[in-house]
Amino acid sequence: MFFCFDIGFLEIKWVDIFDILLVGILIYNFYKLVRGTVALRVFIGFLSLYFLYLIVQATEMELLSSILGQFMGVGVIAAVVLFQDELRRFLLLIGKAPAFNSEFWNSLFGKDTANIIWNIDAIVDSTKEMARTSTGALIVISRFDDMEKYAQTGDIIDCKISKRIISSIFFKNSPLHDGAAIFYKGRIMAARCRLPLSTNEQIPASLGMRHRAAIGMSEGTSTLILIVSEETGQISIVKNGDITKNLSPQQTRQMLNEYLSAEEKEIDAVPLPN
Ligand SMILES: Nc1ncnc2c1ncn2[C@@H]1O[C@H](COP(=O)(O)OP(=O)(O)OP(=O)(O)O)[C@@H](O)[C@H]1O
Repeated sequence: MFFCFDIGFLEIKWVDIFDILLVGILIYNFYKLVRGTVALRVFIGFLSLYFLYLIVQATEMELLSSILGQFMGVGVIAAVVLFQDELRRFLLLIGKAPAFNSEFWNSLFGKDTANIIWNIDAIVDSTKEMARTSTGALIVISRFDDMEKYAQTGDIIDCKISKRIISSIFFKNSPLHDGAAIFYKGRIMAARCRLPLSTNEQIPASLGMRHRAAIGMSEGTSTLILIVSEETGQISIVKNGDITKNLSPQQTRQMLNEYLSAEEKEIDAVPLPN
């Protein structure tokens, strides 16, 4: 029933095509995580050995097959130990997909989202001002991820997003300026929050703790993190572990617009009081 076509002696079924496609996606995503790291060489080594094992088995070379078979037996445990960081990031990547998130389904069906207004103007204007004055800032913007756990590490605020409040939070002498502010459901949820630091060894040494915390947060969640560097006044945005540096206010606005839904963009187009 599931028969598709055959190439010579090979019968290809639909399920085989699907199988190959899924394995391809898995290998590609894992490759993306380990690319540029030492783990990539280990990964290629593992793959080569596995393909050799398959060839040896198919050609019925008994001795080599049993030696490689022993290695493959412990290979899975060895891989878990060797790739523990990468596997953790890979599982987080799967787990943070919007499809597994109730907030995503709520927004898809319009539940609880009718009153959500993202004041993008205020975010962009205050970011521009903080960049001009080299005021350090770290803002987590979450559409789908529940932020309760992170908000609890700081001080709960729960107020409308406004330029004045953002500037007050990150003002150098403010008791709230340290750590990250969390924006959730169109509101400022908390400030002075502690974010998880990334363990990625590829992060350049020139990026300090603020940037490392932003990257760490984006690895475990589907949030967008906005950074203003105290040292250089540069604006950066971090998403899915990738950092885009040296953004202009226009580019910042565009990336915020892309992240927030079309539906919310329309709402944002209505002028809002700061
Ligand atoms: N785990 C964390 N969670 C949230 N904020 C953090 C965390 N670690 C550091 N920070 C923030 O980063 C600030 C220190 O930034 P640091 O100078 O080390 O980083 P940086 O990436 O070089 O940034 P900048 O370019 O602004 O100097 C701290 O004062 C604190 O506000």
